[in-house]
Amino acid sequence: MINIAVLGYGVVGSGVVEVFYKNRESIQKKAGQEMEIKYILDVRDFPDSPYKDKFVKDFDIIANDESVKVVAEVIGGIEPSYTFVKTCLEKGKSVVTSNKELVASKGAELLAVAKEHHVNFFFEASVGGGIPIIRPLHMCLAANEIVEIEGILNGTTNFILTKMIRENMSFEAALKMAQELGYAERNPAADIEGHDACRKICILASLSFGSHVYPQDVYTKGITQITPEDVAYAESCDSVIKLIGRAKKMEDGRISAMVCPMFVSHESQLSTVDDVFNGILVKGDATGDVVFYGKGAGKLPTASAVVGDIVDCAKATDTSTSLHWEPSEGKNVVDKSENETAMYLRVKSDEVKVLDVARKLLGDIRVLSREGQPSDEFAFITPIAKEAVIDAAISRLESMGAEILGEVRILEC
Ligand SMILES: NC(=O)C1=CN([C@@H]2O[C@H](COP(=O)(O)OP(=O)(O)OC[C@H]3O[C@@H](n4cnc5c(N)ncnc54)[C@H](OP(=O)(O)O)[C@@H]3O)[C@@H](O)[C@H]2O)C=CC1
Ligand SMILES: N[C@@H](CC=O)C(=O)O
Repeated sequence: MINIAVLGYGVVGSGVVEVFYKNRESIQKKAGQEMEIKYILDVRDFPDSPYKDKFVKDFDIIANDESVKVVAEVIGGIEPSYTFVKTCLEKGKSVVTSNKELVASKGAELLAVAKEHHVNFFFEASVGGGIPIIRPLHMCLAANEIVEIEGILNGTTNFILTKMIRENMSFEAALKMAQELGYAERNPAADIEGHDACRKICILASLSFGSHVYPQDVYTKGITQITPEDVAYAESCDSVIKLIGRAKKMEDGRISAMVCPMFVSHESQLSTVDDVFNGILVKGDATGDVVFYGKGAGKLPTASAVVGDIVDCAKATDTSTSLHWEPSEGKNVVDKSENETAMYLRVKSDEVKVLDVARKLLGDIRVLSREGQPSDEFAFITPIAKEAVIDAAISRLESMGAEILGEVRILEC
């Protein structure tokens, strides 16, 4: 018999308990043994819950109960989650988590603690909600060198962009809906400013390239500055705007990583990933492109990934050797200025010559137009150039009185 404890009874935690009891029989068969949720830890009271006898408020009850072999941490944030997770691992309990903030900042350390104590630290739910991506990366694609990963990694922002573009809903109304549906982070700034997607690309990059990539080293921009005008220009060149996380191994071994809104051509599979769905494109040197698609947030999809990890912990006889990356000093990510990209720019200027200046500085720009375009608005896409070169061109345009109204990178297909 495997006893389980669930830390946190919010959106994901309540989903874990619900899925576990709904499908308990088949879950136990897959695990090859009987399983029971012995404790649920939460700061709140749930007097009307059918599981009310399982609730505890004191973490030490769980930590000191040797019969608890697997702990699901679904509280979120760094503390007290980090202390709880580390304590459980040190006490010989496997831990599964959906907490990407924790994995992105402490993953290498917690994987090492798990190894030292012959238990597992699994986090399938930390990227892509219900989409299997962590296990495929380190197991099914183990034969490959991963060359690049790019994807729509945040359900909330993809839901907001879809509602704004398809249904003309306001940003605020779409965000409120995402919160009500349980998609958003406790502080939704983490979603809309891109930090959640950044944590996820850091986890994928760390696992794929073998050394810890820290969120603070990854250039991150959210969707708050995207306007209907930018959307219209994207449509004019057969593209949609999506928040993309991207990581690539450079020839010198360093990692290029960033999170930002991008024009995604209709030719790309990612362009059709809408609503709360996530899509993750992995380029392996043997497989070529592999795309993972599914619901990236929400109670039951996320719970599915957490419970899948619990089953794997129950079956494991020792620490997984393939789920691993090394600690790093954070010098493994190239500076944003070194990245190469094509860029859409929307510029306000009284002088048509801004286009000539842009051409002179950047080369063959592609001029865009939209319905209702004011005479003092210019939009164009630059050729691929180093970010440093594009930044210098922007400064030059600003120095001649132009105002940059929009700036969105182009995802190469
Ligand atoms: N929601 C989603 O779709 C997804 C979420 N995740 C991640 O899963 C984690 C949980 O998310 P979610 O379920 O949405 O968050 P919630 O805020 O809904 O749930 C967290 C729960 O933990 C409780 N809690 C807070 N502090 C403590 C504590 N010290 N001890 C015990 N319980 C505590 C909270 O109580 P109270 O509310 O009173 O503070 C709440 O009930 C986060 O890391 C999130 O990023 C990952 C994938 C998808
Ligand atoms: N807030 C996150 C939840 C899942 O990770 C998202 O919207 O993707």
